[in-house]
Amino acid sequence: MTLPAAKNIAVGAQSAGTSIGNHPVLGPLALVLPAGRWTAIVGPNGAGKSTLLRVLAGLLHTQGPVTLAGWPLGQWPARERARQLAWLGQTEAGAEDLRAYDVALLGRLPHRAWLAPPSAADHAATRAALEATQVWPLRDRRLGALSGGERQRVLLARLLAVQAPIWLMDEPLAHLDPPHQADWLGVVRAHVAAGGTVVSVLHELGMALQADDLLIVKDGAIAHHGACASADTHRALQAAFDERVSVHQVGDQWVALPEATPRPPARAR
Ligand SMILES: Nc1ncnc2c1ncn2[C@@H]1O[C@H](COP(=O)(O)OP(=O)(O)OP(=O)(O)O)[C@@H](O)[C@H]1O
Repeated sequence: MTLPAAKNIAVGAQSAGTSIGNHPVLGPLALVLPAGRWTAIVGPNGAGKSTLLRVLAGLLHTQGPVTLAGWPLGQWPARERARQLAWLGQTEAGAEDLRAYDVALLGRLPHRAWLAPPSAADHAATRAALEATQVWPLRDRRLGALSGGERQRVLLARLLAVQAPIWLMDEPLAHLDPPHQADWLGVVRAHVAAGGTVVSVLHELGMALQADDLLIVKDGAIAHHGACASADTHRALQAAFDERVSVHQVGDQWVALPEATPRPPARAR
């Protein structure tokens, strides 16, 4: 069964709060993230960004409904939900002994019949994903024997191999050097241009400002949700970091620079 997707909504959450154990981490939420756009989640350390992403992925219980394409997550058959939503976590362990190829092939599980061997389509998608992240030559190496950046690109390949319309990624640029960051940007832009949705937690503010929208999280709450090009968003970003960053235009892009000392709040433009 495939649920008909709501055209404009990728994921959403309506929640009274989210706790980890007895520790309240997120306050009330009323969030809808549009389909066909790239939303970057940013904010200070410990603000609740990863927690929010885990809530949206259905990996963490929250006090209220979480939706995927307009439907409550629980109404999605598990396999179909796994085909819709691909996940890249922050620190994933447990597959150290697997070959890079087999790690990427895990992305095909939602497409495979129970106990069935991978099909030619599964192998083709896995190869394409490993090539897209330039780790095809490393396919026979164990994940645990790869460098941080190589490992991250194998995990990214696993996400690509799912061929899901919605990607949720927590710090996908961790360990990536600038050329590989630029490659990631290209992959994300191509996905969104093809109608896909990307939601990524990013610490690299310059990269985050290249997204369509910025979701700013501070102290367990959404401080701002707006277009990356908007002056309101830039002011909210500076405020979220206590004026310790400043946003500047360079050509047709926005960049955020760290400030050695706090700046006075920017005047309304
Ligand atoms: N397993 C846990 N048990 C208790 N508290 C937790 C747990 N995981 C996270 N927290 C707390 O929840 C809060 C939000 O954590 P989260 O990882 O969502 O923040 P973040 O914005 O992603 O941070 P960072 O930028 O440092 O990665 C933090 O105060 C953190 O200490």
